[in-house]
Amino acid sequence: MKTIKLNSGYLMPVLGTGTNTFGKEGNRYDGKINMDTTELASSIEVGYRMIDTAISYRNEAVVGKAVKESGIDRSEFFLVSKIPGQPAYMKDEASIDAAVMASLEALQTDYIDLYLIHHPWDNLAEMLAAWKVLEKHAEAGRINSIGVSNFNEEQLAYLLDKGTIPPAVNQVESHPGKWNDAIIAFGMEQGVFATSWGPLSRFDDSIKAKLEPIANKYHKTWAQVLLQYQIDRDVMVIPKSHDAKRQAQNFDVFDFTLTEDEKAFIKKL
Ligand SMILES: NC(=O)C1=CN([C@@H]2O[C@H](COP(=O)(O)OP(=O)(O)OC[C@H]3O[C@@H](n4cnc5c(N)ncnc54)[C@H](OP(=O)(O)O)[C@@H]3O)[C@@H](O)[C@H]2O)C=CC1
Ligand SMILES: O=C(O)C(=O)[C@@H](O)[C@H](O)C(=O)CO
Repeated sequence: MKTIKLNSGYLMPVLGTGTNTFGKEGNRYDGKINMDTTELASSIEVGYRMIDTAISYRNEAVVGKAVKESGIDRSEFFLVSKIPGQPAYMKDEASIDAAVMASLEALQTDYIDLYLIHHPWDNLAEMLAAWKVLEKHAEAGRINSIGVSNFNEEQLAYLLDKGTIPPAVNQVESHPGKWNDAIIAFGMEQGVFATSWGPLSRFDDSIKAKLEPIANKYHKTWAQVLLQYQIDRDVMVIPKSHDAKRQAQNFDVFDFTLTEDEKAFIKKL
């Protein structure tokens, strides 16, 4: 698996699995948690080791259970979770401490590989205060790398300027309907790598047909072409599928490379 060296010094796999609907009734984001680890077990079986969860997905415990049930050593996994950028979680140091400890417990681990602030909020000074609490947990070894999600340039620049530990990752929406290239490039210039969320959805279906000629050339699918495109430009990806075959397909993206013309075509989609 290709890895990216984060500014924290840790290596992060470029490809992981999303989980926002896993372990829930009806495979729904708002479904009741059922602790079903089927989708995670098949992902781990395929080879995924980076797993993206969040407090707001309510399924950190499902991830922790699946990792434990796999019998694979914890050190082989790269677990990503997120604290909501909301006052209930971020109102003071004690709330943030409690959230970190609850994530550790749910994930059945004594460290989290990457912990993100899920969404920015308007008051940058308050956000910095929250960031400093995450820095404390990183310094204490409970979190290897700390990062952000859905941050714009101003918000990212503020933390880079005022924080002691720079954000290691900015997880942002990125797919042919919305590449978010400017914030991705800005982060990379500052040593902050991006993860693409929603890499296979949230864009117009007509784009898939436009990718077919490239996909056919490599005996791949439109989804595999999009994942390879992001990985090639060092953008990490966390596709999510409930289907074991599609999980395997999304993992099988390292045996072809796109030409410069093909990459230019995809960029313009
Ligand atoms: N930081 C943030 O604010 C956000 C983070 N995220 C994270 O990013 C992850 C990925 O985003 P997500 O919204 O789940 O969407 P994805 O872009 O991963 O797409 C998921 C959808 O695509 C389908 N799909 C998956 N693989 C294939 C394939 N090979 N061919 C055809 N269809 C496929 C899935 O259906 P099926 O299951 O039937 O295969 C599902 O409907 C989330 O799970 C979550 O972890 C998501 C949103 C916001
Ligand atoms: O915010 C996230 O991380 C999510 O996964 C959600 O945005 C989810 O994708 C959603 O659409 C909830 O309605």
